[in-house]
Amino acid sequence: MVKICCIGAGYVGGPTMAVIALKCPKIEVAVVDISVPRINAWNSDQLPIYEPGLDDVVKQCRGKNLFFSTDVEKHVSEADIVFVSVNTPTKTRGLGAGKAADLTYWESAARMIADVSKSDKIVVEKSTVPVKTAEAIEKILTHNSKGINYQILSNPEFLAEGTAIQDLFNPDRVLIGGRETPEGLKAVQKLKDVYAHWVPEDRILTTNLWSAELSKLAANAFLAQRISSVNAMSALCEATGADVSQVSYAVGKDSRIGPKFLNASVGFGGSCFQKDILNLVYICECNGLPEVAEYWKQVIKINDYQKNRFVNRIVSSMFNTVANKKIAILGFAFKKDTGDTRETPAIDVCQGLLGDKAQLSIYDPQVTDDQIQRDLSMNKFDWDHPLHLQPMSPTTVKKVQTVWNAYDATKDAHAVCILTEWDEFKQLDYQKIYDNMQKPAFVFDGRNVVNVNKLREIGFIVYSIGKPLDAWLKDMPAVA
Ligand SMILES: NC(=O)C1=CN([C@@H]2O[C@H](COP(=O)(O)OP(=O)(O)OC[C@H]3O[C@@H](n4cnc5c(N)ncnc54)[C@H](O)[C@@H]3O)[C@@H](O)[C@H]2O)C=CC1
Ligand SMILES: O=C(O)[C@H]1O[C@H](OP(=O)(O)OP(=O)(O)OC[C@H]2O[C@@H](n3ccc(=O)[nH]c3=O)[C@H](O)[C@@H]2O)[C@H](O)[C@@H](O)[C@@H]1O
Repeated sequence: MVKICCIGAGYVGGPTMAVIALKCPKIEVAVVDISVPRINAWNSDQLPIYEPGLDDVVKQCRGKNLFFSTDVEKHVSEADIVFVSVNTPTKTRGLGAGKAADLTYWESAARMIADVSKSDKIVVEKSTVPVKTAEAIEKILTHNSKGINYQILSNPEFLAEGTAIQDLFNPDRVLIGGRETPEGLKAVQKLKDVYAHWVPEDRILTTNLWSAELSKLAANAFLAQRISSVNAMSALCEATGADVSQVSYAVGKDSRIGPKFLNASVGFGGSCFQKDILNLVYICECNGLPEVAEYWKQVIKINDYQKNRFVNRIVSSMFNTVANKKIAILGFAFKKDTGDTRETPAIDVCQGLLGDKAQLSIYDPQVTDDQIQRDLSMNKFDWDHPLHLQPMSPTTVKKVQTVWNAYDATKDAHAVCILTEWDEFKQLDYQKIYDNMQKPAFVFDGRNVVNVNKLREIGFIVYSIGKPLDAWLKDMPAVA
């Protein structure tokens, strides 16, 4: 029986391994982590991450051929294939701080593999890593090898949160990069055989190691670039009276461009787009390509511009001050159908409003008060470390209250800000919300979820990203 072990039981390691276990009943899969609470949660009825369909998959295999454990060394030493899916945060100190990937966790996983292995192993990079990482990992493993053979493969993950199970069941492609040697090709085939249990062969792409590593960074950069492109257009739409939804529909109808990933928003969030682009920028700079680095940096700059622009719209519309005004924040997760808040634009928007002394009442159907408090008091990039290594802030943010429904959040508020596109925000009784708010009552829709005309009929002053401006907002500066 082939044995797989995955180091890192996070958003990637957990769901990917659960799906491998489900689709390959003859393979034994162990997911290991240094975080005890995380493993305990994977072994309980309350999984550590919210992902539609995940509970069902885990329930079908857990205890049969899927195991979650903190006994990292035992499972690694017994495995034929070891996936590494640990954090690869942005460095906050030293060389490359603010850009380069911090490979501390990856390196310690590689050293541990070298320490405990007693048989040959295929080591698979599942984490997103800088191009050429496999070379460094190979060096660590071979210099400590005790005669054991290692083959390093790059098998980046393309799942998106909220649709992870769907994406894993039916991926656009699976990418496997390996050394172009007989041993390398054999290892690639072995991993291909795992995926071939359910992925059609023409969707399993094989490349050299560096192409696979770079393709992951490139894919995220292209995706984020589309969002920054449409967000840049949204600013121009507001200035000209064009409607960004109409523009992106018309643009996306060109089959060379395609309709997906063209929704204007308050900005993209999530654990990877910013981190991976910064990493790409750093790699370009290190390879003497400053113009290429500058090009990709612009994707992040527009994203920051979009978040600032949104805050400035709110403050300038509300007589240039939000001090002590209650503002309802609907949605805190970085997108719908997930409880994940990593790099959510809501953090920047809330911090911007708190900077102007607003009083925030936040509602998100999947995010806890504790998480919101941590997010609003944590330093940039500190979130991307194993839970027990994250710096804890003892203080809570005083001007922030978390509530459990949209009506409580909006009661007596001066403004409503929609920051996540949860479906339930489309169905709210906006008349009831209006009746219970201070007047003039404002809605700032950062996700284009509300029916602008209907809300204006009720009496709201409405700002919706990239849509023709309310008369109220026309002469107000969007960016200070
Ligand atoms: N979140 C996502 O949707 C995607 C993430 N990725 C990449 O996958 C990697 C992992 O991301 P996530 O799963 O989101 O992170 P995560 O933070 O949810 O999970 C990482 C896990 O690794 C564990 N860990 C760290 N060092 C360890 C060690 N030495 N031994 C054992 N466990 C260790 C941590 O405790 C944590 O539970 C990152 O490189 C990320 O860029 C790639 C595609 C999608
Ligand atoms: O490497 C990763 O971590 C993953 O990053 C993204 O997945 P994810 O961040 O989970 O979610 P997305 O659906 O890509 O959304 C990212 C952000 O962009 C925003 N977005 C997305 C699409 C769009 O049209 N407009 C827009 O603002 C979302 O609201 C969200 O804040 C990629 O889509 C995955 O392919 C990749 O594997």
